[in-house]
Amino acid sequence: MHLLPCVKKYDEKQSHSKQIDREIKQWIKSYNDAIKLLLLGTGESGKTTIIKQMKILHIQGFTPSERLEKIRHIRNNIHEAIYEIVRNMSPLSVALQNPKNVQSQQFILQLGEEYPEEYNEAYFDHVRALWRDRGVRECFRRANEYQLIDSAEYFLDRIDLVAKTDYMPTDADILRCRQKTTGIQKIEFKVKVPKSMHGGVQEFWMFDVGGQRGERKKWIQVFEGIHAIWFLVACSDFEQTLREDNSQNRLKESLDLFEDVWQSRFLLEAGVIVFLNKQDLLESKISQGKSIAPYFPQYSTFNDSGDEYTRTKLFIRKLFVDLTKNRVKRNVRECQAERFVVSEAVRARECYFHFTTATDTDNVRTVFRDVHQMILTHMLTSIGVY
Ligand SMILES: Nc1nc2c(ncn2[C@@H]2O[C@H](COP(=O)(O)OP(=O)(O)OP(=O)(O)O)[C@@H](O)[C@H]2O)c(=O)[nH]1
Ligand SMILES: [Mg+2]
Repeated sequence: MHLLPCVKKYDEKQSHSKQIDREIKQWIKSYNDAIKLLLLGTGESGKTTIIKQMKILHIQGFTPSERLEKIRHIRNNIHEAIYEIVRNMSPLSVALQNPKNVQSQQFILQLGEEYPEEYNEAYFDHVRALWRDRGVRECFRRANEYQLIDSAEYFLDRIDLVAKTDYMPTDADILRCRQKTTGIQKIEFKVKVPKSMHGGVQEFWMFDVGGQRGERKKWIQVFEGIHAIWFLVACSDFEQTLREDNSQNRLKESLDLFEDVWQSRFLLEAGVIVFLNKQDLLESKISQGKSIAPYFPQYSTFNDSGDEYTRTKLFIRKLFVDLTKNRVKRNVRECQAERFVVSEAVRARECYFHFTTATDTDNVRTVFRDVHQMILTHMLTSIGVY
């Protein structure tokens, strides 16, 4: 009489332990699966720069042939920069300081926005002369009134190096080189898991997309199975307009886009980490006396201590934090069940923020370590190890 219940209990125990074994296998499997990260953000926010940093930090950097390939792009960046500055002198009523440079100005204007077939010494002499001209510098200082790549100053200051026939781009040069992304790119890499976090190796897949408006319709193709979104914000863009729509402020576009991403029902399962990027450029603009107040009047009532740069970066962070607290905008066509899922999931979500300079490898290394640790803790907590 006593035996039967015991046997039953034993069976129950056995099947329960088999079930646990199965669950553990499943946990280990999902733990070993690649973590899929998706980089999102507006155009020029720094997504591809983060991909390049992952290559430097986790995939043995750039090969000599990849470096050689970048020479042409870097020289094209120089041409795009000097052409845009010189072309905008007349609309902004800025004159050359040295009339002798008119010849160089005409030379660049005649070439137009098409990249020259050959970058020879005569070409670089014209660019050098122009970049020394105080009128050209004045027009460069007003670059927020037209479209200029962020690395203009970096490459124009290094023109002597870039002009050399044996020029070989450094990592820093490659990180500064600007090439717009079209379509979707993916990189894969493995990272050692610290012993304190149970050791082993974690595989990552990182997806990069184009951030300009015309590119965003492609994003949905990679939403499936994404563990975390890294949303890049170009904080220094507060006084610039979009390349694709010069009536829209770049930081406002980033806020609108972030709200769409945060509220997207396709991304509710993904963790969201916001990279408040281009801190170096933000600090430099603020130190030149520029202010975010004319573009975001709420700044004047933002009460936080610290210097002007610190207040500005904290204010920008608050703009994004506030969006994570908004109620979900519901689509009236969504069915009741979906609405329930949306609001339940949103309540449980957290958004993490980091101040970054994507061109600074040490900064990205530290941020990546923090983010990796956070993801691992999250995964280990979810499987009940912590
Ligand atoms: N100084 C500085 N430059 C940066 C930083 N992040 C990115 N850049 C530069 O900004 C430019 C644009 O960066 P990308 O990484 O190409 O931007 P993206 O988000 O991939 O742009 P799309 O491909 O158009 O979506 C590049 O020239 C980068 O070198 C930063 O933190 N500081
Ligand atoms: Mg890109």
